[in-house]
Amino acid sequence: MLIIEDLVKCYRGSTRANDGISLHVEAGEVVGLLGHNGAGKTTLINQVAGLAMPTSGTIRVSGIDPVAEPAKVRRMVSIMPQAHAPLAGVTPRQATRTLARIRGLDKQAARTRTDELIAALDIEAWADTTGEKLSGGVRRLTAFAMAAAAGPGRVVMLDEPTNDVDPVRRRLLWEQIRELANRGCAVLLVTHNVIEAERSVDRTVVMASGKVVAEGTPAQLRSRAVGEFRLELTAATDGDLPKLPDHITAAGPMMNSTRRLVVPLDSAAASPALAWAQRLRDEGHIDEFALVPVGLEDVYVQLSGDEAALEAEKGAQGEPLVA
Ligand SMILES: Nc1ncnc2c1ncn2[C@@H]1O[C@H](COP(=O)(O)OP(=O)(O)OP(=O)(O)O)[C@@H](O)[C@H]1O
Repeated sequence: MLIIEDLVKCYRGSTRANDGISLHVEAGEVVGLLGHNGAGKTTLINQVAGLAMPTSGTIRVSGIDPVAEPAKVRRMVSIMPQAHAPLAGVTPRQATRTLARIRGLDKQAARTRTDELIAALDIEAWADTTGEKLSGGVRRLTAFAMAAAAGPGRVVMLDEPTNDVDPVRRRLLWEQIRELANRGCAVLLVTHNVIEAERSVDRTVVMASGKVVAEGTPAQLRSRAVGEFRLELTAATDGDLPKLPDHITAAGPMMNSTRRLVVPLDSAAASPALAWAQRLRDEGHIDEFALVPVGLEDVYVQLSGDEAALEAEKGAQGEPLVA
């Protein structure tokens, strides 16, 4: 439903915000777009929505080119922007119904879909309160309802939808994101919440410095992690960070700060590492520890390390500025 090929976006006087991106999102699929600040995620979705002009490459929304036919594509695409929706003087119910009507639902269908979303997101208590009196989280949920208020079979792009939202409503929001896919939409969502994304997306695309550096299901990406477990230690407030003893071998590079040590481990090393950490805690050398299976977040951090290397390489080579 959404096909992007070799997309490049160069802002005037800036580096390449998108540098040869290719990706696709099918109807019924939720794809999570992960990446550090400035990786180029918002730039990508703005081009799909026809809000920014690609420098080169192609975008097709159900076969339609947003550059050649921006008005047509805008009718097929919903976007929940990163910035708060302007809701001054407008209530969540009014804003959601209006968007549903603009996107072609008749009066009754718009009313029904709006009520359905307001109930599903548990924001009925504020449904008739004007925007300036709403909390950040309710405004964010309203922006989601506005993006979701349409018929089936659309491309829906959500830029950091769960920001500001409390943990209980975040779950409701993820359920509704999944529901959009069940209704035949292709959902592309930008998030920094890797742990939530791991549970909720079908596929993940990791961006760094304007490029796609990894893509796959959460399970496929997890399989790229170094080690099978991660041991995390927090040194006692007045103590030094302990050194890994010789009989425990780290599966890859360790990360340490003044008080925190993170060690990737293969399964054979997990049990001795656990015994060591328990002893350190019993003797008061550390405040706490955790031994956890590796997840998407570990892979993401690992890829971010690669990103730093990429940046350093770019700096050394002198990235050309393209207007
Ligand atoms: N309108 C603009 N003019 C010039 N440069 C821009 C513009 N918008 C974004 N950029 C630059 O393009 C790069 C990518 O920005 P973008 O907002 O797409 O990143 P992002 O991955 O969405 O970041 P974040 O996670 O912080 O929202 C950054 O270096 C940013 O400074």
